[in-house]
Amino acid sequence: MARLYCINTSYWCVSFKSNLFRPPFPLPISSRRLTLLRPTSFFSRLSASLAMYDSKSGPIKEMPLGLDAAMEEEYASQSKLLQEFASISNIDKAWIFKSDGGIGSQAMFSISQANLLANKRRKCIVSAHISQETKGTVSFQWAPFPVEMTGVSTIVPSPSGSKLLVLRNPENESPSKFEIWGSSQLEKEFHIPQSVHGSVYTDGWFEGVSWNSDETLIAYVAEEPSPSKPTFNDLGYKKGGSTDKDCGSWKGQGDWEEDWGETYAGKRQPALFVININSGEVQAVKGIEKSLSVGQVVWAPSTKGACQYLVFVGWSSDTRKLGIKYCYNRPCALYAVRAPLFKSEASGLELKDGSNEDMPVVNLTQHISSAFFPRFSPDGNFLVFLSARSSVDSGAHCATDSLYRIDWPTDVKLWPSAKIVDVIPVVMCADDGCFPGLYFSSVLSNPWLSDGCTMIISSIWGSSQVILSVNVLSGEVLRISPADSNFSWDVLTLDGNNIVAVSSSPVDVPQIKYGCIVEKATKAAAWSWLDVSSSIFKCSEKVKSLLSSLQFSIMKIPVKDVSDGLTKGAGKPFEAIFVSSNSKESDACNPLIVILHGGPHSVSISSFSKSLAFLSSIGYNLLIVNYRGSLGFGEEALQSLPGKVGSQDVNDVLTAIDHVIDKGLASPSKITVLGGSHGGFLTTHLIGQAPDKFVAAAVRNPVCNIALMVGTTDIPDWCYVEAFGSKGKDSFTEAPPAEQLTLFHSKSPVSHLSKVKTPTLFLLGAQDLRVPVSNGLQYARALKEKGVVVKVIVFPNDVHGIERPQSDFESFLNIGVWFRKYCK
Ligand SMILES: CC(=O)N[C@@H](C)C(=O)N[C@@H](C)C(=O)O
Repeated sequence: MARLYCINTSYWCVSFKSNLFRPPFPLPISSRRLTLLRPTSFFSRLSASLAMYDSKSGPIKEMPLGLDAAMEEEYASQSKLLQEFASISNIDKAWIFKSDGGIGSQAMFSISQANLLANKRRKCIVSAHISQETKGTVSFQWAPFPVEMTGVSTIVPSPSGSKLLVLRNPENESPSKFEIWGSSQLEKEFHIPQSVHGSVYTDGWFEGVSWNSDETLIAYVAEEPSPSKPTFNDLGYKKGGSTDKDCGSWKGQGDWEEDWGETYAGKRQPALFVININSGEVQAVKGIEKSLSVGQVVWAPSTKGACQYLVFVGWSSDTRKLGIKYCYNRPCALYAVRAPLFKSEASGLELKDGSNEDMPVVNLTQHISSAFFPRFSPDGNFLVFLSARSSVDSGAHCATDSLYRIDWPTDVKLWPSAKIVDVIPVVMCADDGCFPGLYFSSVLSNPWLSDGCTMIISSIWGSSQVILSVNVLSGEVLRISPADSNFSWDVLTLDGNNIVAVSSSPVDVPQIKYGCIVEKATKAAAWSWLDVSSSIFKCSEKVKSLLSSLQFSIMKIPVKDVSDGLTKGAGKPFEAIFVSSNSKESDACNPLIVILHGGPHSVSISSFSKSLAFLSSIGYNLLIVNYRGSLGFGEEALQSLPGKVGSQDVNDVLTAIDHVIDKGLASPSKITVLGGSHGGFLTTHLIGQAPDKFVAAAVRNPVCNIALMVGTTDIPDWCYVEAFGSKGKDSFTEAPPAEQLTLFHSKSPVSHLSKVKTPTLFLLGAQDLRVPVSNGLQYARALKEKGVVVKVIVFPNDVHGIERPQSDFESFLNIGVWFRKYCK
């Protein structure tokens, strides 16, 4: 049984009688009462109030949602079901700690769940003891409850697992808080004021929080303090400014500075800092040029008695900072720099490696246009990193990755000339069923098996995510998640040589898996994957029963009109995921929703998505098309799209639709289409180019007019590359001439607007910097002007993703109701 006890006035901890359930750290919780993880009741109240309108007021004069009574019923009933899907938790991260007694290990999972009422995600930690009693079995003994972690931005265990950093970023002008937890208590707490640095980056890209090997220092990335702003008072300009807030003066704005665009509003300069966790002293890392934004810092292997070094990624921005979210085509390199010396270590430290205060920052990868995710091997003998050079060199915002190794010289002077070895090159065109190349967007902080040279990573392979083992010495890549599974797999953490992973499909909620090597007679080890029972992804009986009546498959769709100019990879079939009902009640097909991802160099994978599962559960089949240009199919197929957007991708989608119609899986009169961003570009192109094909459409922040987007987006270079192809990279200018604007217009959905008749729902985020709201609004207003039925919902505080819980909920509820209205 869990019991509460108080450690000090501000922290409560959960203690557990049984050591098996004891999390490796006491967990700071946010309030004095434990919050029960019960689904919010907001939407059941909404449904009740809608029903009251119906029964009591008779003919409703002013319908609250612009719906008739029947649609309002629909709205109420769909909202109840969507709420059940929305309450399913996600696992965001996991960590393993070796048990004190040495038997088995302890796991900590960071999970999150939408809190619709608060419009935030509720973050919790849940712990488990893992034991493998006999070979081929594993048992996870879960702590009885998750513990809420409100206000925590990230947690990072130390390498030995004996300390835990809990970091809380400020919500306003207050300091960042660093808490260092031991196994039974809070050991240290430091408040770092904004005059030292702004929030610590925990964004998954610039983010880097790294403990040194003796666990005394933590290197991290935080926003450099804002430049001072002019102060004015009654007498005019106040010389020397002031930090005091007094009512007789006010702050001006000062010079505007570029930020990193979409989701990075106000983030101008990620910089490197080190905190000494004994003294709480923080030092900025010196010597890094102002034009470099930095991230992903790790400690280089250290030698006793010598200085310590940091390796980090630097993105330079001499001119404009172009948006970086979803854009791997921003040039970047790995750099090494000497870590700051703190008083306690400086004495007795011999600078025998020749380093001194002025040691320059060394660029380790100057001959490659992109290098990121640096990871040292456990013995410190080599440094492995990923590169998106194909993306940087071609201008496509995302493309096939490559992996490299640097055999790490112990002598600092040899670093600038250290040789870079190719480990996994870009795959141009893969043979059927063979490795299509690397596509990954994150890597574990410790991805190594005990041989010290095999990394475990997740990567896209066709329409699935798979787990790969990569031997960085031999370059051997093995797909180790089951090859006969169409499910998607993601590695969460390693438990020694075993893997804790999660696997799901469009019709199966995620399931935790435990992977163990089963030695085989052959050289390549085979993996067995054990089911781990857990209630993390618990869903209602209703949801379970609806999901059990669904099935999915991954279809290969042959390319139509393979012309001579196409590369081999671009002529190969692309894929679509088809989700349908398996009940055989009638021969008639369910209505179809064609689902189109954005990017365009992104992919829809065969994993569980609450919103899509909701749409299939209300009676729609889904055709999720990975048109050519998607990730996971080799570089030639991907690079076939830039320059042909609005035609090749549109035709691929039409081919996929014909494919399911020809197979008798879709009825031509019951087809709808849904897409966001570039997927919204395709959706609006489709309703213009094939006006008789779709009975309803829904778009989220769609690109409708590239000629308008180019002057307003954070990624104008995207407009050039996708409209003109690779050559567009060199013609990019901030001041497009008229003939370029004409071409942008001709490639855009707006040029087919006069043919559109499909009722279309627009979901728009007013804070979107990627495809500003003006794009969707202009197109919606133009449709309305010519009498096409449109509905527009603008979310005032949402960015491109429209992911805030209430906005995501309202979006998919309206999509469900819109499609039900026009396509039963
Ligand atoms: C690179 C990029 O952001 N392109 C947009 C037009 C887009 O389609 N974005 C994708 C990633 C999305 O799904 O939002």
